[in-house]
Amino acid sequence: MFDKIKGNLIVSCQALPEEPLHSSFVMGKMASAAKEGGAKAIRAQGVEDIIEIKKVTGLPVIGIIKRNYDDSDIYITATKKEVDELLETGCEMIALDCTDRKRPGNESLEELIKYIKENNVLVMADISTYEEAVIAQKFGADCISTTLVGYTPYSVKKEGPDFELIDRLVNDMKIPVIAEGKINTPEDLREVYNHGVYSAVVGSAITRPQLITEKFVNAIK
Ligand SMILES: CC(=O)N[C@H](C=O)[C@@H](O)[C@H](O)[C@H](O)COP(=O)(O)O
Repeated sequence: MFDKIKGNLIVSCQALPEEPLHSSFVMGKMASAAKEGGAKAIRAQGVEDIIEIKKVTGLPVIGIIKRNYDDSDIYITATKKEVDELLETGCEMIALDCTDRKRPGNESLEELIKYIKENNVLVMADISTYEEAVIAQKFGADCISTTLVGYTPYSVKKEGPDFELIDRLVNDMKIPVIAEGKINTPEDLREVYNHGVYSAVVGSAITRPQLITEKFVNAIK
């Protein structure tokens, strides 16, 4: 999988129940379109979407399950329950929130990463700070993704990618650094690659037409 994604584009195809495109059929079509455009892997949410996307595209999938818990702010593959569901899908890699926040039921991040690896699936660590990346690497994650930068109360909020953080991660991490989050244009994508990332994930700018439309509408307000 790492050979396939190196220097290439990963497209995130996600639509939660409250989003207009929520449907495994539609996400399968979206992923097929991404494949036709040259994407080499897909990031997808939920068992049904992952299975459909794998079936129709044959591309490697980074699987996540978003689920909210009352006792934690973590929602991306928060507990062993979500990991077990993802292991059934045959996805090549599981991404999980590796931020420094209390997990639901006080589960241990280290144990979760260990458990995924024991099941021979790769681990993508979704982080929001440099320190979280260091810990995820120590716990055995296979790669770092900047997914949650700007989404934890204590991380830097920016309109686009955080290039300073990317530079530090690329410089110091022994495992691949993947840029994800707020890559809004092809220029942003080129720029994260200029900063040395191993691969990059683009979501909303390609697969959330309601947000793309809004940008156009805002331009004429
Ligand atoms: C913060 C969070 O929940 N991010 C999610 C993670 O899977 C997705 O909603 C994003 O679309 C994905 O990370 C790609 O980012 P962007 O859509 O900005 O290209």
